[in-house]
Amino acid sequence: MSDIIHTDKAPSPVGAYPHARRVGNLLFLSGIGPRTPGSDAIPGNEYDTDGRLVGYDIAAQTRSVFANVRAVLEASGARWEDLVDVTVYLTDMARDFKTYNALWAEHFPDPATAPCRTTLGIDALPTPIAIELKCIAHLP
Ligand SMILES: N/C(=C\C=C\C(=O)O)C(=O)O
Repeated sequence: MSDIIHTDKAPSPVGAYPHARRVGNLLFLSGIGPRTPGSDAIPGNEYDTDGRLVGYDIAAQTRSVFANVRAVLEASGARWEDLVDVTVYLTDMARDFKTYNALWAEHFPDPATAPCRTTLGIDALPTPIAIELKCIAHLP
């Protein structure tokens, strides 16, 4: 048995999958990016008049994706503190790791209680975003 979670407080999934799925005390979140709920806007991104990406702000995107993860956790009855494992995908490790890593430390100030983390550099993500998070939480 599992519970399926969808919420309008987080950006809509881009395919046929839920925001999260609870199995017992474990909560599995689908990969989620920094799109703004209710719109296609991606914080920090700038496009030219032809719709081409001309710039972005990784700090804004990182803050946004953390907010989206928090929204899915809350919709699932979980808290930020319940995160136990996070996989982070970056499309430009060399450019973005330092900024994202500093913001991670702000959101998880104590390594003793922070979730496990794995950061991977990849070529592309399904939407024009620079960061995506895949999370697992353990509910008390
Ligand atoms: N999780 C997936 C995409 C998420 C994109 C986004 O939130 O911007 C997927 O395609 O599996």
